[in-house]
Amino acid sequence: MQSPRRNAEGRPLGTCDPSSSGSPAHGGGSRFEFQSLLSSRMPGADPTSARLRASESPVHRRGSFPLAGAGSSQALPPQLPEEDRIDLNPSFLGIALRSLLAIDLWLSKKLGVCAGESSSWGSMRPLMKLLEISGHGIPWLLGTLYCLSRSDSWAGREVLMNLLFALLLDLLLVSLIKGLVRRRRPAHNQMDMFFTISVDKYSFPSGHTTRAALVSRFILNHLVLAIPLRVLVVLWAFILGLSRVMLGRHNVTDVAFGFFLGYMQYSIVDYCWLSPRTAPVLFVLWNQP
Ligand SMILES: CC(C)=CCC/C(C)=C/CC/C(C)=C/CC/C(C)=C/COP(=O)(O)O
Repeated sequence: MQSPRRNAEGRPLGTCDPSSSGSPAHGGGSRFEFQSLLSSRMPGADPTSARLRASESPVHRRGSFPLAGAGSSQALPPQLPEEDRIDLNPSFLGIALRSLLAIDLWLSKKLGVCAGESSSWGSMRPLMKLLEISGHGIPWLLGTLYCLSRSDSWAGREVLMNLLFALLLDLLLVSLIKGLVRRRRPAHNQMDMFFTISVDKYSFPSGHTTRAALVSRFILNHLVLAIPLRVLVVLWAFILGLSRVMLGRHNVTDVAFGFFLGYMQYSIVDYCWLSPRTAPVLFVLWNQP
């Protein structure tokens, strides 16, 4: 039997590589001794694998403790130092996120009652699709451009110019996020939407919902409307968002984030408000014969 190797003070070095032991570049002396101790306690620990573990970065080393023990039924979980226990917290966050996602998928499937003609509320599908068109980008863009061409007051033109800017900003941000997140639409969705662009195969966030939140906030802030009409505007936005889940187009979280994003987009538009004073070129160009 080989006797364990010892350091200059005569302390056993365990199974670790002396070239890396105790060096601050490898995580510091005390941390390394802990690693050596753990390696020698593990069933089946051999000098080669211990050396490999020892050469890992501190970050990898921390993560490898629970994994290393998981494969063996005899391995007792070692008492981790406080700092390593804190490092395990992200897995709780992971579990919480996965649970939220599972609830999201389950709830979205439950609420997708108009996802097909044969669904429980399938007869409501045409009405939901009408709502879908009311929040589509094309009618809003064309409608705004038309009103802008017909507007004969500076004040009206200013508001419409900003609405156009808001709609384009919304299209840009939603396309960007959809392209980055790439979340698939729910499995029960029928892809029969009117005029879509390539990123619309993705579902996060709901573009109809961002537009509904943005446009309704815009209208409430810039049009003088009687109270019942104001309520109607808010209801339209809310029902449009709900209809996205009922049609099976989206999960609940796509719509929830859509409302948030649309609301925030209005704040951006308000902050960057275009006026003859802040963007004179735009207004002069528009008024060219
Ligand atoms: C009409 C004008 C002036 C310009 C056209 C610019 C252009 C290409 C706009 C695209 C509009 C468009 C296709 C928007 C997509 C609407 C849509 C289907 C969004 C998906 O919504 P979601 O709620 O399912 O995410």
